[in-house]
Amino acid sequence: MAVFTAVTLDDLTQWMDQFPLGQPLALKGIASGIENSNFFLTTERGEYVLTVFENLGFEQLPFYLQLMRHLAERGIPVPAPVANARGELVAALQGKPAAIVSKLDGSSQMDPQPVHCFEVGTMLARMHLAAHDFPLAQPNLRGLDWWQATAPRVLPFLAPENARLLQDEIAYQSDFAGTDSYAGLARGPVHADLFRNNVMFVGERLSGCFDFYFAGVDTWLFDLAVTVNDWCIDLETGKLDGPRVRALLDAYAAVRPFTRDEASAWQPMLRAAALRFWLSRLYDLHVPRAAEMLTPHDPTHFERILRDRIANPAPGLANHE
Ligand SMILES: Nc1ncnc2c1ncn2[C@@H]1O[C@H](COP(=O)(O)OP(=O)(O)O)[C@@H](O)[C@H]1O
Ligand SMILES: N[C@@H](CCOP(=O)(O)O)C(=O)O
Repeated sequence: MAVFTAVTLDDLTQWMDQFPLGQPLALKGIASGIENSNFFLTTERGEYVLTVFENLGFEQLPFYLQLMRHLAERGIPVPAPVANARGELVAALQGKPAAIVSKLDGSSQMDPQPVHCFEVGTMLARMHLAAHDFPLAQPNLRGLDWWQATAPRVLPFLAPENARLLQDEIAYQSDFAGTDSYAGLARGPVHADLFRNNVMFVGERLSGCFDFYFAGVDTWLFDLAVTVNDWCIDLETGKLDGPRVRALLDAYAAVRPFTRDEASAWQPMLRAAALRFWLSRLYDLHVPRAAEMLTPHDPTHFERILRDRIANPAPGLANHE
């Protein structure tokens, strides 16, 4: 049960006075999720999700919550944060930062077909365009600087062939990040973790996406590569599935056509997106932090994906301007 901070309906009675949502009527802990305490909250005004943040502090949260508000106001189906009477999106609950956001309909699609990938591609491109004028800036905190700083901390735990793979890939990505083609890539606020478990569907219609707590400013192509590396693969082998890749890329390009720089950066970017999650999973496994509540995911999944992206060219980006 992923509820680390116990909250009862009684605890909320006075606390909710600061929000324009009426009285709380029901509160139910959400079992899934691994980082925060999440609750379905029914109030006199409707259905919401209450999150008590276990790892993120008051100073970090405005970027994520303001971005969600910005996107929601532009019609992107993301949870809309509710402001309190002082206009704040984050309020202290039991000494921890907490937020109330609107509840999305639907459930995750863990066995996606091309039709679902098409929906995800459309939504991702719309989200990139809608976020372009978001005024706050925060870098992707799991970007190249983090990879370079973190690799030495996990290398001692790796078998020699994996240590070599990690070092070689960091060197390759450092060179890639210095190229003109990389410098020419469009960038802006990106989700950076748009995996299957962070998107909701009602039937074949995408009803929303959530979990913006890895969001930051990075290239749009990186976000696309992260998404393709999860939505369009065979989970056993990590290999890309052509029809799903085509569906997601075609849908994205129909909203925002790819540029020539993006077309030439696609293969290295798929490798970058695999490296990012291989490394974070290695780090969570081998260097657990104090008071850690995160259950480590299997790093070998992304090691397989990285090896595959190095060895086999992926379907390319078409429709570039
Ligand atoms: N706005 C929302 N609307 C509907 N369900 C949500 C919403 N936010 C979270 N959830 C549900 O809560 C679960 C846990 O959320 P998640 O953000 O993954 O938690 P964590 O940050 O702890 O990993 C999700 O799998 C989803 O079922
Ligand atoms: N998607 C990442 C981990 C982030 O977990 P989330 O449940 O918060 O999306 C991975 O698979 O390593």
